Parts: sequence; C-alpha cells; structure tokens
Amino acid sequence: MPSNTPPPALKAAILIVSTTASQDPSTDSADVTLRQVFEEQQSQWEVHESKTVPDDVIRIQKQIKLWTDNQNDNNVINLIVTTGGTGFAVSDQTPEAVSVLLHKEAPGLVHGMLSASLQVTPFAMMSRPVAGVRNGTVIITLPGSPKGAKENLQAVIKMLPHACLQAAGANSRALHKGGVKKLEREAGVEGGGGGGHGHGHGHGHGHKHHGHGHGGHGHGGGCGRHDHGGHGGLVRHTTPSSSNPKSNDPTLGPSRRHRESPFPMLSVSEALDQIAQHTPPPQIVTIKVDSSLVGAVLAEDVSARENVPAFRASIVDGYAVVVPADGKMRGVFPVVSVSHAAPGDQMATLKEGEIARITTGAPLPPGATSVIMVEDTVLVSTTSKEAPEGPEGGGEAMEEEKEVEILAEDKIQEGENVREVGSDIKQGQMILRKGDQVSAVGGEIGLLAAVGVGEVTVYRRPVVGILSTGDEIVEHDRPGDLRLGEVRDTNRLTLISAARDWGYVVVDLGVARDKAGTLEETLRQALRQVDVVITTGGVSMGELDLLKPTIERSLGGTIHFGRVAMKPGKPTTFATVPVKDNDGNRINKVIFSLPGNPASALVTFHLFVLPSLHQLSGISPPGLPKVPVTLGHDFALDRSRPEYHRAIVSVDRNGVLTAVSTGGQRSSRVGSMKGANALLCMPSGPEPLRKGAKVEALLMGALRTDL
Ligand SMILES: Nc1ncnc2c1ncn2[C@@H]1O[C@H](COP(=O)(O)OP(=O)(O)O)[C@@H](O)[C@H]1O
Ligand SMILES: [Mg+2]
Repeated sequence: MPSNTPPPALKAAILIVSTTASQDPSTDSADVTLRQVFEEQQSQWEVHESKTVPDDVIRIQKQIKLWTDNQNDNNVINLIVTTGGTGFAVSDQTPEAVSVLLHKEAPGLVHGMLSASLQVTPFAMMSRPVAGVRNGTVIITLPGSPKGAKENLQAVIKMLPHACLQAAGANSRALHKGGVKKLEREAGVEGGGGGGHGHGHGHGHGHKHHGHGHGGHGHGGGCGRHDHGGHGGLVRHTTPSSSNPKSNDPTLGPSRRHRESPFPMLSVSEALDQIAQHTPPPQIVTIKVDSSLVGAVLAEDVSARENVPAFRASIVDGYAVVVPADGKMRGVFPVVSVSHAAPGDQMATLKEGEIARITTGAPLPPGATSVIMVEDTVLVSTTSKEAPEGPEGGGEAMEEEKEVEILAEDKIQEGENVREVGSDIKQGQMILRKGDQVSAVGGEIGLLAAVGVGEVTVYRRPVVGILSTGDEIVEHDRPGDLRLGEVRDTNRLTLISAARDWGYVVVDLGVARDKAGTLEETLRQALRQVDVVITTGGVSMGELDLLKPTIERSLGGTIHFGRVAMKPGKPTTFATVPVKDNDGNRINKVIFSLPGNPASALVTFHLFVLPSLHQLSGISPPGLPKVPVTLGHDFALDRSRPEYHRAIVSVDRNGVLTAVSTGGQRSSRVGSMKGANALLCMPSGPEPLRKGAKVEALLMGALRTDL
C-alpha cells in the first residue's frame, strides 16, 4: 500500500443543454467526450454528475443553482461545464442563462477558449462562451458539438484546478492541504492557456489557392483553375476545418440542425488544391512484368538488363558474306552453311570467298561482315539427296543450295543488313523513367519484355470502396415494382464501372441505411480494406444526412471541404481519416462523400475523385485531360455557380472540336450523362454563351468523329 494517499480530486458536473438529448439521452455524445477529457488529467477530476436539460433558461438556471447554492464542506462542486446552446440560433440561450448567475466573471477563461478554438476554425467566432464563479464554483459554457466542446475544455483545463481552488476559498481547506502544491505546479508548468491538445489535428495549413505544378499541362483541373468571377459572397480564404464548434448534427433535432451549411464554400480550384494536399503520397510496390502492369506508373528508372539484339542478326533473308577489302562481291560462291533463326547451334567461322544462307533475324556466322539480300542473288546449283522414307511415302528429293551467284553491282559495305549487338538498345541504357505510365498502346511493356526486365517497382494503385447510402435506396435489380419513395441504386453501379474502367480495383460496399451506427460501422470496416472510400448521398442538409457528422465525430476524420461552388455537386465532401496500417503506423485514408443525385455523383467522381486516385497511383498530371472546344449551339449559364455541362465532343475533318449538350442538366437526371464524353467548364453568368464560343472541356471518354 502506498503510504501517502493521493490528493482528493476536484469535483466537476456536466450540464448537457439540448432539447433532443433531454428527450432521448442516447442521442448525446458530448458527455462521454467531456468525461474523457477529465479522465486524461490523471485523477485530478472526478465527474460527480451529468444532467441533461432542454434549451430552456429556467431549466438551465435551476440545475446550476442546485449544484452551486447548497454546498457545504462535504458537498462541493468545484466546476460546472455546460455544453450546447452557445450559438446564434434563437434557441441558443445558455450564455444568457448562465451569465446572470455569475458572481464574478472570468473573461480570461473565455479568451483562452476562443483563441484556442480560433486556431482550429473561424467558426469559433460563432460561439459565445461565458465563464465565471458562482459561490465557490467555477462555471464555463462549452459549445454543443462534442469536438468543439472538447477542444474548448482542453484549452483551459490546465488552469482550472488553480481557478477552482481560488474560487472555492474557505470551502477548500481540505483540498488546499492535500493538492495545491501539485496542482499549482502543473498549472504553472503546463498552463498558460493550455490548448496544445486541442488542435493537433493538422489544421491551420495555409492552403494554396492556385495551381500546384500541374496547371498548364492541359490536364488536371476543373473550370475553377480560371477565375470565372461570379462567386459573389463566397468565403474564399477561410481554412476548411473539421471542427466547427457547432457543426451540423442533424440528429440533435430541429433547433440544432443547421439551416445553412457551416462549411465554407470553396471554389473548384481550391477544392482541388485541398485534394492534392491531403491525398496521401503513393506507395511503392515491386511487381512482375506482365499484362497486369498496364496502367501502372513506374517508381524507378529502368535500364536494359541485356543488349537488343543480343547477337549480330541479319535484317533480311539472304547470304552472309565476308566482304573483301575492295568491297566487290560479284561472282559465284559456294554456300557452306545455313543459319536459321533457331537458337543454340554452334556455327563454323565463315571465310572470305564462302557464303552462308541466312534468314531474317538469324545470327550471323562468326567472321561474317555483311548480308546480301536474296533478291540480289541467283541460285546456280544444288545438291540433292534422298528424303527419308516416311509413312506418306513422299520419297521426293530434298534440295540444298550448293552455289549461288551474287549480282550486286555496288560495293558491299561492312555491316550492311546487319543489326549489331545492342544496336537497338544497349545493355545498361535507360529505357523507361520514373513517372512513366505503362500503356497498352505505347509499347512500354514490350520494351520491358525485350530487355529481360522481369520485375519493376511501381506506385501501388489504390483500392477503391464504393458505398451508396439512403433508406430509400434498393438494389438496382430488385425484382418487382418500386414502392412509393423507393429509388433504384444507380450510383453504385455507375461508379464501380467508372472506377474499374480507370484501372482501379473496386470493393463493392453495398448500401448503408441512414443510421449513424450502421454508417459508422460500414465505414470503419471499409477503411480497413480499401484506400479510398467513395460514398454517395447523405451530404446535404437534410436530417438524415449523416455523412459529415459520422466522419468527423465517430471516425475522428478531418473534413477538408464540405461545399464547393459548382453545379452540379455543391455538397461534395472530402475528408481524410487516420487509421492504423498492418504495421501499426498511423496513415490517412481518403473519403469522398459525393452527392446522391446520379449526375452529380458521376460528375464529381470525374472532377474530384479521379485526381486523388491518380495522385495515389503516381499519375501526373492528375485528372481528366482538358482541351479547348467550340460550342455547337447556345448554352444557358447558371447565374452564380460555374457549371460542368455534360456534353458530346466530336472532331470534324478540319480537326475542329465541337461540343453539344446531352440535354437537360438537372442533377437528378441520370440521362444527362448518357453519351457524354466530356464535361464543359461553363462559367457562371447572366447571359447564355453563344454558339461558336470557346470553352474548355474535360475529356472523360474518347472523342467522337464526324468524318
Ligand atoms: N445510389 C443512388 N442511386 C440513385 N439515386 C440516389 C442514390 N443515392 C441518393 N439518390 C437520390 O439522390 C437524391 C439526393 O439524395 P441525398 O441523400 O439527399 O443526397 P445528398 O444529400 O448527398 O445530395 C435523392 O433523390 C436520392 O434518392
Ligand atoms: Mg440520402
């Protein structure tokens, strides 16, 4: 038994202010999160009690007074933290309820919380915390989201023991004796507003706003690489953040659900920059050279292991000769041997005045200097011998050439019609470079095969998991008629097909119901198996749109953007989630949550997911290739958002690329993708773009020809 007992813990109480949670406590998760923060403080804190009240001033005040107003030496609550109701919504009134109860205000604690939070997210400006002392109890108000609440509490918790001891005054005798030394030491050493724990999430990066090295390649971007203007009112330079003190949590009920997305609206180019920045670097693997290599990008320079050709070979059918000094070779010569392409035979050395019959690609006999084409010769005489008796009886004479006359008038050059050793590729010569993509049409794979390279290192192509979400979604091939509200799953099939077509291995993750637990479990499992998860549905503002809260809170992920100024695809969401790999290292995996509407899902796959997959597999520049095209007719524009118009681009006999619309562009209209081979980058604006105008097109498929 240790002889000295630890100092008695400080007592904290947690007041959850939430109308929803007060009706159904299971919807709350702030309590658990805050208890963890207290627990991390090495038994300095004991959470005495948690209570939940609705967003109601009287009920809030009643509970706080119960804790603060009847204290005696045996019953001291040192700290009350409230969570929830600190925002700008009508129902948010916790600060108002608390501030009138305070005997002393503590603006320093407020400042500590706000300044720590502001380093994480500009949304901290939307939190209105108060802090102070009532009787002997310190009270602070935390925001409602567990993440925000945690960060705020962590920002001040090192100072709180000290504050509580001072506040408790006479009531704290017992505490003073036992614990003050330790507590003061800790506050002094590590205090100063703390906060160091609160934002170790890799936020605060000053992200770039324009191109990152693959701008002008004719690849890799959306329309947003150009400033189309017309993004009036966008928050352009905020740091996207996962930690809005009040991020949307639809499960918290109508008063806590956002009417307006809390995610800053990024331009397409800003969104692409975020993707480039937060997509993990490609991993390197060694693989065998075979047809599965097609599409892979080399992670190393590759040099030839062998000479091509490996021996002196004839370029033509004809006769190997030893050219005399004067180069003259007219006359009749004896044929002393035959060299076929068959390998392995030892050949006698050819002497001047002798010739040897040789076939294309066959090795020259030693001593031979040149080959004379069969067309420049005439057969003079043959030897005949009996063919062996076969069952077919044949018995025909097999002839062999005995003498051949060479008709060549000109001088024969040394080396004529000979491929010298290594004349195509020299051993050790660099044949492919790091970053080269192995195509099925460019012969890279043939080159590797020719020079005897059996293995190469390449960037591992990411495995992609594809998940549909929504209670209304049924399998596309479910027999029978749809019931009211049911929708056939379109996105999973189209995205699986698209991802496979781009050369990626796909895991079909099925359909997840709109339930937080289901979604969380599905995503957790998926993140174990795949590198990139693509979900569709559930990212807008509806009450069942659970993707963002699940990624942020349940999975501890970081949402790099949750809104993009574009049409279709505004709610497109990009996040990374830390996971442990097989070796126990922390790595980031990528989640793209695409909008549910089929056209939006496909457009945003091509625009955002593909560049990330490309980057993961080492393909540079990433994304769809971009070409200028001419509009084949007038195109109406969206007034406020740049639009990715689904179009058919064809090339005429003059090489002019013309684009026509696939028709109605409503984001739910899956038909707008039919036949489309391009996304036109249309600016926003009040007037239509006229026939003949030039725009950029991102090519998804092969060009049509009008020839
Ligand atoms: N996998 C899918 N296949 C076809 N339609 C879908 C699919 N997922 C969602 N939708 C439809 O798209 C629309 C938007 O869905 P929703 O879940 O609200 O998406 P989001 O909030 O991401 O925009 C709804 O009409 C929904 O039924
Ligand atoms: Mg849905």
